[in-house]
Amino acid sequence: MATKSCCTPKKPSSTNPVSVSKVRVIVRVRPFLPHEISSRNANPVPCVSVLDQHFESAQDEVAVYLKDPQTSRKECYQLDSFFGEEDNNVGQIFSREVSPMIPGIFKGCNATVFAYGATGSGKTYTMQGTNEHPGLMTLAMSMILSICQSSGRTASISYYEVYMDRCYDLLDVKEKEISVWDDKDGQIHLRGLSQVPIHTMSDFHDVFSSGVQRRKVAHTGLNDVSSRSHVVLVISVSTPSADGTGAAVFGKLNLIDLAGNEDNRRTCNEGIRLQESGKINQSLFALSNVIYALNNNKPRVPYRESKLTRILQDSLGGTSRALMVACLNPGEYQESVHTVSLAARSRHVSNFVPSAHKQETPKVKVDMEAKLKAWLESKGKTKSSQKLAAFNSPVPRKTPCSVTISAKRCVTFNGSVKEGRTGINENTKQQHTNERSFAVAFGNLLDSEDPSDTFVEDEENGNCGVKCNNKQEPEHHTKKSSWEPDKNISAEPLTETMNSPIKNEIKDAAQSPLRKPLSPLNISVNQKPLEVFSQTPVIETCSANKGIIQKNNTPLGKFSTRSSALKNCLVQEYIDFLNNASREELLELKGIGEKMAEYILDLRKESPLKSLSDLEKIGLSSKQAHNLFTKAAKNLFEDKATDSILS
Ligand SMILES: Nc1ncnc2c1ncn2[C@@H]1O[C@H](COP(=O)(O)OP(=O)(O)OP(=O)(O)O)[C@@H](O)[C@H]1O
Repeated sequence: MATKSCCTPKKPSSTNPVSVSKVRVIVRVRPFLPHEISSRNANPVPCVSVLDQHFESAQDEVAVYLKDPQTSRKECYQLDSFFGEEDNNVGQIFSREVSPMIPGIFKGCNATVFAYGATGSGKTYTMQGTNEHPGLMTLAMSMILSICQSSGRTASISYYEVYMDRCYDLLDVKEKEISVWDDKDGQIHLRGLSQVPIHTMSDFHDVFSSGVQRRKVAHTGLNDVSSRSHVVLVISVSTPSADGTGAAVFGKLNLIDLAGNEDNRRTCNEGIRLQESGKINQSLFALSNVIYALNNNKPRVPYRESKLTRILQDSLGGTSRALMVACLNPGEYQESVHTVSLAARSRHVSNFVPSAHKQETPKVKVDMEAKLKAWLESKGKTKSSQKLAAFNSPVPRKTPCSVTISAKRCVTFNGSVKEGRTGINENTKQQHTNERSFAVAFGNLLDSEDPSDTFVEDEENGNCGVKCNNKQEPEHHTKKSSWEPDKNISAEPLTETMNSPIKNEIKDAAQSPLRKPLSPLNISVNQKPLEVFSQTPVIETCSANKGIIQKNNTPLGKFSTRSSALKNCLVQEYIDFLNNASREELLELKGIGEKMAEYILDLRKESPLKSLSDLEKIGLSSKQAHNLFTKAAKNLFEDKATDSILS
């Protein structure tokens, strides 16, 4: 079994510096299962339907309509396509949605298909399938192999899972988890991941089924064999280069069966299951934040918020094609609304790179890192150069069980679940949102023990820019397709004039207060919600805080907002100072010694510092960089206090 560092090879340079791609978002509804039919007196009513779908229409857009048979609540969302309860809907999804992505892989583009949905909604059935009904993984492998066989190209697979934010090889059990790192070109590497050549479908079945056996599954109250990890099949292809030098250009297709998002109130999870569920929900939340950021051209794409999104960094956004299959259980209204609303929000992903800043940042990062490493090495083995080298070494192994979530967090969460059950309303939700923003703003202010991720994550946006600029626009979509840029990026409810009764119902649904467009929740080291994918917001804080921060315009609300702005100003001033100060001036700052001053002077020669995270290029950890700033800021306040006492 071949074991090597698995990475996305360098993409051909783009002729068009502005590369745009989108995630197509489709809905797949599984049929009612026999026991569900019998429990509904043989007359189950699906909670989801579609209005006016025309596969032949160029517009290729559908209105997905959700109605709760019990309460008559309704919702409506626009998505790219809808596959109803027919038996062979996976085959249809493959031929209409996945097979058009495959030719691009032979041209060096990446593509990703992921199944998202609640536990038991049919994700594994869709991706992995059964012997009788092959899933998208098998169908894709088959098509890729037939192209390889007719063109002399080669294919190989890797298969791994991300469990509790750790990556494990499913084809070759190893002592160590797979470490993830990105090189100076912004390419993602999974060090030590097996890559097995596949020549025939029989090879594939042998290798794949052994991997499937290793997948971690466990019993929960909702689905007998519920997958507790995200599982990724990577099919890579190589092809001789056009210039005949023998170098190969690679493309890869990631097929991802995401773990099901869970509502722990329903699963009654506890112990390790609760921890697993927290990690699952957290990483799905991170994925939704990444998609949201891409969707809305946000300057910061938080790829580093979870292992999953970090791994997908080179396959989500840029010119990588992506398809999200939102899987629905037709008997679960609330779950379906939750899944479809996230899917609708994710619908149009466009990784547009309009500003000079975005295009410059990655280059600066790459050049600075390379130069710094060379410079450090030229001065002998310094502590800093060892730190840089350590970045490339595998992470020491920890078993999944060694990952813990603080008991305090679980207790708070459980307590709040109980309160949430008693009936949560919109005001309460608003209050929760306010409480969250308050906590983040206040917690970030000069918190030297718990540095905000903001400083680190600004840099990630640069990484995104590297990918965008390096990637090639796929060639095989010539007509105006849904992959092309669309200025009307929106997951808004339907608002057109509708006449029929069902259309009126849809209009009502669109106006329903429940149908508020989702907005991304802020996530930081201070606040990592375990239950972001649960159906009801559940963060309930102590009653003392409730009254104070109910509205943003309270004195405390204003203070927390302004203090956050003040911190940003101070950080900017500090960076400006580091960029402009003389050696002597640098030495006057607390925490900056001779060596540090020398590093900073050398670092900024190449390019000015843009954020505190740039200080990591000289070997500081994000915490050290933050502490450096905190010392300077505290010093400032101490000086002011002394001044006022003296005057
Ligand atoms: N088209 C279909 N025809 C028949 N059964 C189906 C179909 N789709 C899904 N199922 C069945 O529905 C059940 C749940 O599906 P599956 O295990 O794929 O859900 P899941 O979303 O992967 O759940 P989890 O996240 O817990 O792993 C399984 O018994 C599966 O066989």
